[in-house]
Amino acid sequence: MLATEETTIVSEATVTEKPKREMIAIDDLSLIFPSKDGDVHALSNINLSIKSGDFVSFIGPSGCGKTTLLRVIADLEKATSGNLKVNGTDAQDARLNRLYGYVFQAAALLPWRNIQQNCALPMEISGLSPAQQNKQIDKYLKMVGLQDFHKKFPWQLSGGMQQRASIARALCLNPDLLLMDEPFGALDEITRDHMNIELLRIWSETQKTVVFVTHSIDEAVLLSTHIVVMSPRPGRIVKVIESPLPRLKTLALRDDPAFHALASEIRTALAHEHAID
Ligand SMILES: Nc1ncnc2c1ncn2[C@@H]1O[C@H](COP(=O)(O)OP(=O)(O)OP(=O)(O)O)[C@@H](O)[C@H]1O
Repeated sequence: MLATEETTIVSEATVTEKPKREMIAIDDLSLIFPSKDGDVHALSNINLSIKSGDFVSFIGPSGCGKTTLLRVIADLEKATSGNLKVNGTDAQDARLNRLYGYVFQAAALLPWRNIQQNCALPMEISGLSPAQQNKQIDKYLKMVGLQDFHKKFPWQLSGGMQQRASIARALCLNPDLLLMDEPFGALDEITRDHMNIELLRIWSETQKTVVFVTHSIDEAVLLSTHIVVMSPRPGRIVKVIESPLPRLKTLALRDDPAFHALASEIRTALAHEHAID
């Protein structure tokens, strides 16, 4: 069962923020996918700075390069030009040093492994001892509310529970950075609401940096400290909006005029770019 909003919200007063450093620095980055039908300019002249502890959402229409930008940060795609630093090192070093955890749109759990074994996989690859693995698994399955599901297989869990297991798996190596590509896109609206609140709680407890891809304006407003609005052909950043809302938000905030004002600002930025198109 999902925890209620009341039980999951952490008071802002209980959180002592760490000093900020530059977690991601992107300088004039472009990426062209060559294809036999002509080059695809997926990203064009991207400049972006993301500070540690921030929750940054990429929003934009389908095909604007949100996933590609996330994959470049993760060193799963190579930029054609420009510079990128992740926590002061290049993206390849950040990947090899397992600086980030990556959560995909689908939970991507291995069906022949139970939840404990799925969470263990990245730690097995990293060479952690079974005792260290179990300690981390217990900690993070508890954090996502799956403490009683170690021995269950993915097909025995709901879609939301599977996605929580994949978040636990990404957290097990305790990365400073969480890269999330539309992790709740396939969930129904009620489950998605709960997952958003759960994610805010985890983010607040762990003080990680989160980079989050979404199509949903409401989700971006509910979660983010900063919203990066992107436009397609070629994919570029049209606006970075710093949220005036508190870091920790409740679902009730969606009725607040400030929430609507921010959603409207994002909508206008998106519509403006479409008008130009
Ligand atoms: N491996 C690839 N080879 C060629 N083109 C690609 C490749 N990956 C992505 N593209 C193209 O790059 C552009 C950006 O794609 P990307 O998946 O990053 O967009 P997106 O904003 O995440 O879209 P969506 O919201 O639909 O997931 C699109 O035109 C896409 O077709």
